[in-house]
This record gives sequence, structure tokens and C-alpha cells, in this order.
Amino acid sequence: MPVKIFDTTLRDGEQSPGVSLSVKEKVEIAKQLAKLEVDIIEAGFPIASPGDFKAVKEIAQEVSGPVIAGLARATKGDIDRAWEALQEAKKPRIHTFIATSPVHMEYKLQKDPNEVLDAAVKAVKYAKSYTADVEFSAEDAFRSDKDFLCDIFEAVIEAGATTINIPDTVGYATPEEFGGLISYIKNNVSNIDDAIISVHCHNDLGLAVANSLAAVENGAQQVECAVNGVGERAGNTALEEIALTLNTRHDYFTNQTTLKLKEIARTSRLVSHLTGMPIQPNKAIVGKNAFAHESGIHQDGVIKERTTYEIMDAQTIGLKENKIVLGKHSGRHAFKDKMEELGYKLKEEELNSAFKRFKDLADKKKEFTSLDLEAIMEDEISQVTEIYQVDLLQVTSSSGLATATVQIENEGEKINESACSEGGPIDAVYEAINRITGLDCKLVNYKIDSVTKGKDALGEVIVKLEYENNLYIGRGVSTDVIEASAKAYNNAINKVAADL
Ligand SMILES: CC(=O)SCCNC(=O)CCNC(=O)[C@H](O)C(C)(C)COP(=O)(O)OP(=O)(O)OC[C@H]1O[C@@H](n2cnc3c(N)ncnc32)[C@H](O)[C@@H]1OP(=O)(O)O
Ligand SMILES: CC(C)C(=O)C(=O)O
Repeated sequence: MPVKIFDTTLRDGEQSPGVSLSVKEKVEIAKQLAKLEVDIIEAGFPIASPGDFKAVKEIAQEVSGPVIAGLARATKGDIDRAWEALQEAKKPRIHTFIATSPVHMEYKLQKDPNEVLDAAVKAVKYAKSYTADVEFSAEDAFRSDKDFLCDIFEAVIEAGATTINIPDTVGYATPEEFGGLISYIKNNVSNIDDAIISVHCHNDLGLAVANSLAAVENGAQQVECAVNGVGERAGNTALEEIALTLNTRHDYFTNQTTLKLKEIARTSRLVSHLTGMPIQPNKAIVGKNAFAHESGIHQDGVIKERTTYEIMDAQTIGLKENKIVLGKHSGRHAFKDKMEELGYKLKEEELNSAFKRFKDLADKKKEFTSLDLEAIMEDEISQVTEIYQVDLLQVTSSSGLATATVQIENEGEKINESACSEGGPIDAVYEAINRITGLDCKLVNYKIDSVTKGKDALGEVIVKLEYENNLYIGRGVSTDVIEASAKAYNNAINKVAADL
């Protein structure tokens, strides 16, 4: 039997501190949840505010497919308001709740267990007078007395509840304990087969998904969750993690969801965007890095056979593909693959040289785009036999006077030279190079461009030199503009030297 997905992004999810969605935004999310084919959308808590009421009402009117639920405390006023908002839904559900743990009953509700049980039964009966589909939640169930829980569930099912929900409201349970509680309720509530067993876990200890899965293994038929795991405090069970765990480990779990998994990535982006809650890059399933590989050994494995390092296919959740991210941990295989994708067919030594250049840059630069790689390749292609190689470069500048010290290797000999210039550090570097090479070149054009954006962007410098009435073009790229300038000048100088 499939596990029902009860999405509470718009109710518990909106209880995330700092999040407030407009009616229009809620309707947009609800429409996307319908495309994802969740079974139930908890659209809001109608008594909470006029905006919440309006959102539930509009969703009830406009969104078809899933059941539309509205939350209500165990009071007539809340239930009336919930029904007022829900009545036009094709499949309406009233979700009523009351806390059952000693601490909640004594301090918050200031009621004894009998009064709580009585309020629960009355609420369910009253909700039932409006609609056949009534869910009852025992708030803080995990910290409640197990036998009291069984009594209250038996009584509300008798009163007509069609779903009974077992929340770990404060995220206190461990998977084994929570699974045990579900099993206990299943075995000790005589009429349990007349209702769907639901769970609602919070993530205070990072265990919401694990606890929900343990519940499924022990007989839970509905999981309450929120997209990207948003929700009160540390959030709710993450919808995408439940769905993909059941799907990926279908060899282990006998139950699946009926979600349209290809809508997961889009839904996640929409919720993140509208709630203003960014997704951490390493978040399971929907984080930016969830299908990205940066290290050489992993990239090599994935290029040869995707499943070496991927247990899921990015396309399953609606992404185009996985990502091979070139960076300082990448290896030759991934570099070559990316270069071929960009249209460069490299011979072994060309690959080695370009790869060395890339690795040197990767120590300074975090991410490489296709444009960066093209710049490296163009730089590589424009290289001539290096008679002169810039080894060291040091520049200081004070009171408008720049001093550059350059070390150049020429046929195994290292030559140092310094030069000062009022024309700035690049002018000083060029003067020092002229002194070392003894070539009196004249700079006729200098152009600098940023290849990509960001503070570690590659700078590309193109220079034009004049030597004995001939023009020579040089090109250099680096994350450091002075280094790129030196490389460009040296590249042109080597062309001059080759002609001598
Ligand atoms: C675990 C959960 O996520 S529960 C859902 C939490 N969500 C929200 O609270 C949504 C936003 N809430 C609100 O806008 C407001 O709290 C409202 C409109 C619901 C109520 O506001 P107020 O009437 O001002 O009450 P307030 O929030 O201060 O206190 C809650 C009251 O409800 C009572 N109460 C709490 N839960 C229940 C319940 N399930 N059934 C009956 N009464 C309840 C409390 O004991 C308290 O009663 P008291 O006023 O007699 O002491
Ligand atoms: C109302 C219930 C389901 C709830 O949100 C909780 O217990 O966390």
C-alpha cells in the first residue's frame, strides 16, 4: 500500500520563524504541490489570521487533486472557522488536535487527562458534522503516556476520526523508540484498522526523517512533511528525503509514495524562493551539491559508470543532469572530459600542460565555468616555446611609485631585475622584463577583461608590443591581474625572441 504524503509546508512550514507567505504565494505553492501529486495539502490554520483563512479558502476553491486540510484546535470556534474556509474544497479535511503529554496538559492546557479526552472526542464529533474526513492529532504524543494515547485514539476513532496522527512535536524520539510507539499503538488500539495511522515528526535532533521512516516500517500509512524540511524551530520531516528514500531503497521498504518525483526539484526551488529560506548546499536530494562531484577519483568513477558514486539519478527529481564541478580536487579524466565537451581535442602533452595550468589556478580559484576553461585553453594555444619564463613576481607601491622585482629563467639561468615606475605596478613589471631580456619593446596596446564574475574571477590580459617595426600580441590569464599582465607581456616577448 502506498504511503500517503500529507504536506504541511503551508501550515507548519509557514511557522518557521521569519516566514510569512502572502495568499497569492500560498496558492502558487499549493498548485505546485498538486502537480507534485501530494495526497493531502494542509493549507493553513484558518482561525489564526484573516490571511490564513483567505489562503485556505482560495486553495479550497482553486486547487483540485489532493485533499485540502485546515487545522483547528479542539474547540467549536476553530472548527467552525476551518469549515468556513474549507467547504468549497472537492475533498475537504478538518484536522483537529489537542496535546496529550503531562507537561502540555498540566501547564499549557491546564486540563486533566479526562478533560482532554472529552475535548478530543467532542471536537472530532463536531468536525464530523461538517465532513466525513476528520484527522485527529495527539500533540506531543511521543512524550505522552502510551496507554493514555491508546485510550484517546480508540475514543476518537469511535467518534469518527478517519486518520489518527502521532506527532513527535518536539523532535525528542529516536527511530527505534518511535517505531516502537507506532507498533504499540497498532497493537493496543482495538479499532485501529478503521483509521489511517499518520506520523508528524520534528527535526530538533536531526532525526525527523529517520523517525518517520521507522514509523513507516512499523505500520504508519501517512507521513506529514514539508518541502525542504521547513517548519517550526528545526523544521519538519523533509518531503523530498522521505520520497527519495522510499524510492531509492525500494529493495528495503515495501511501501512507496505516489508522488510525481520529477516535480521535486521545481517544488523545492519554489518553496525556497517564496519563503526566502535558502537551501544549504549539502542538503540531501535538493541541495546544490547533492548531485555534484568535485574530487578526481569520484569524477573518474562517475564518468566511467555513474552508479559508482550516485545512488540516485538527478533526472528522477527533475534536474537535467548531475554536475562534474572542476576545482582543486579534480583529476585529469574529468578535465579531459570537460575539454572535449567544450570542443577541444587534446593530445597527451597538450592535455598535461593545460591540466597543469588548470591545477595551478585551481589553488587560487574555487569554481571554474566553461568560460574560465576556454580562457585557459586559449592561453594554452597562444603559448610559444618559452625561451623566457617568469618565475617570480613581486610588486610594491607607495606614494605613487611602484617597484617590481621579476625573476625570469632563461636557458636554465635565473635572472633577477627590479624597476621603478610612476606609471604603476604593471609598467614597472614590463620595464623589469625589458631589462632582463634586453629587448627594448614598446607597449602599444593593453586590454584587460574579466572572464567571469566574482572576486576570484579570471582576468584576461591582451597586450600588443612593437619591436623593430613589427607588432606582437601576447595573452595571459590569472586570478591576479598583475600576474596575468606579466604572462601576457612575457608571451609576446617569447614571440619576439622566436623571430630573432
Ligand atoms: C504543535 C503545533 O504546531 S500547534 C499549531 C501552532 N500554530 C499556531 O499557533 C498558529 C498561529 N497561532 C495563532 O495565531 C494564535 O495562537 C491563535 C489565533 C491560534 C490563538 O490565539 P489566542 O487566542 O490569542 O491564544 P494564545 O495563542 O495566546 O494561547 C493559546 C490558547 O489555546 C489553548 N490551546 C492550545 N492548543 C489547544 C488545543 N489543541 N485545543 C484547545 N485549546 C488549545 C491554550 O491552552 C491557550 O488557551 P488559554 O487562552 O485558555 O490559555
Ligand atoms: C498540530 C500537530 C500535528 C503539530 O503540528 C505538532 O504536533 O507538531
